[in-house]
Amino acid sequence: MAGHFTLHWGIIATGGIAELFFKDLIADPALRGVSDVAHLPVAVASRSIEKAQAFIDEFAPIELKSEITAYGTYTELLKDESVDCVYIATPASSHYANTLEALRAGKNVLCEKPFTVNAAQAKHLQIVAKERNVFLMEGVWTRFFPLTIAFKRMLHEERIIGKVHRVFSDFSVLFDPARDLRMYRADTAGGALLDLGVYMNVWTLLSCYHHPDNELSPPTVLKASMLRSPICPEIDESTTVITVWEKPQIMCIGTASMMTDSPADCVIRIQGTKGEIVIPIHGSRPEKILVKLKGNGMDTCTLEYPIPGQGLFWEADAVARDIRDGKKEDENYPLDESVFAMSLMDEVRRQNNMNFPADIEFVEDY
Ligand SMILES: NC(=O)C1=CN([C@@H]2O[C@H](COP(=O)(O)OP(=O)(O)OC[C@H]3O[C@@H](n4cnc5c(N)ncnc54)[C@H](OP(=O)(O)O)[C@@H]3O)[C@@H](O)[C@H]2O)C=CC1
Ligand SMILES: O=C1OC[C@@H](O)[C@H](O)[C@H]1O
Repeated sequence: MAGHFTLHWGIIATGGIAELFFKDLIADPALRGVSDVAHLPVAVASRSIEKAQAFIDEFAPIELKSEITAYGTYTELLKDESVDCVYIATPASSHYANTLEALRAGKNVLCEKPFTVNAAQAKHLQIVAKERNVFLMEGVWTRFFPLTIAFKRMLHEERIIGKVHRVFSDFSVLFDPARDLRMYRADTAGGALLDLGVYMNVWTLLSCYHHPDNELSPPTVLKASMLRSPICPEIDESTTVITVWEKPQIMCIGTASMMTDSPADCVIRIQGTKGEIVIPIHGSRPEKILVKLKGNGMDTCTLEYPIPGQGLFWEADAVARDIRDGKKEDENYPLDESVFAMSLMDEVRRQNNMNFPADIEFVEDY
């Protein structure tokens, strides 16, 4: 491929999302119409070398197997000079410590969502990335889907549904307490808000925070309620957040739950004076958007964008372009917004008196 830039990745942790990300990294970029950037996994680290090697053996294509180094600690991978960018796929409780160590080792970092456990940790990471002059981004993959980018343009530039009045944003996935352990534990920073609320917030922030009349202001009102898990009362099984955005005059209801799946026909609904935009399924992985305009009945236009893989490659492509161009953060999802998103979740937890163990909430003095 002429003229493309290849980003060399080191993968930290070998769980569910690491597998999906790895598979998307090795997918042919041409299948998604990309020719300017490409990806090469060069190292995988786990807390056990056998696990790291088994991951490579299972998922790397034959021609790459011997080219990817397995490490039995995360720290060792950070010393590997062939790694340009580290992808951190540990549970949320470890994101702050893992990212801090990677930044201090001079690595560019893409860290899975939620960025950290609280806004103070996120702010600290932002400062350290700046000091070390390296790239840093929270991996909210949804932001990089072609349909998400089209959504933002239709809503705010084309104003396709006129003046926005109300936003309903649901992201719920049924989890099994016996199987989905990280979700039902406080020491992995489990619970609906931090894990699923990130996606609820994507659509709230794109619709309200990014509304041109809002000028990136915080909501005027935020009121939140949580339902705790009877089997692990330290974490929330369902959380609902009402926000009012006075400048653009929008009322928003966001909800996230691990007690049920989102309804099959509508997870996001944005209502305006001329009609509404509906995302019918997969609020984290949008592949279909309905635009229903008032007029001769509710005319519906459906936008569909088939995803040739999981869809994590679009955020990886953005990271590769940023690093190629010497950028230290991404314009589509800058660090200030990650810190802001974490501050909203802090406020939701504050109103509901929800704290994680002190060693997880810990922030170094800065
Ligand atoms: N973007 C997306 O669509 C998704 C994002 N996520 C996010 O990715 C992160 C990881 O989620 P997921 O892959 O589902 O989680 P898993 O439990 O499947 O994997 C987490 C991995 O982290 C490592 N790890 C390090 N410390 C711990 C610990 N104390 N307990 C358990 N595992 C630990 C383990 O790898 P090892 O043993 O190799 O060290 C483990 O396999 C979360 O932040 C989650 O929110 C999750 C799912 C989808
Ligand atoms: O990011 C995520 O999206 C899908 C969910 O099933 C998963 O738990 C979550 O971490």
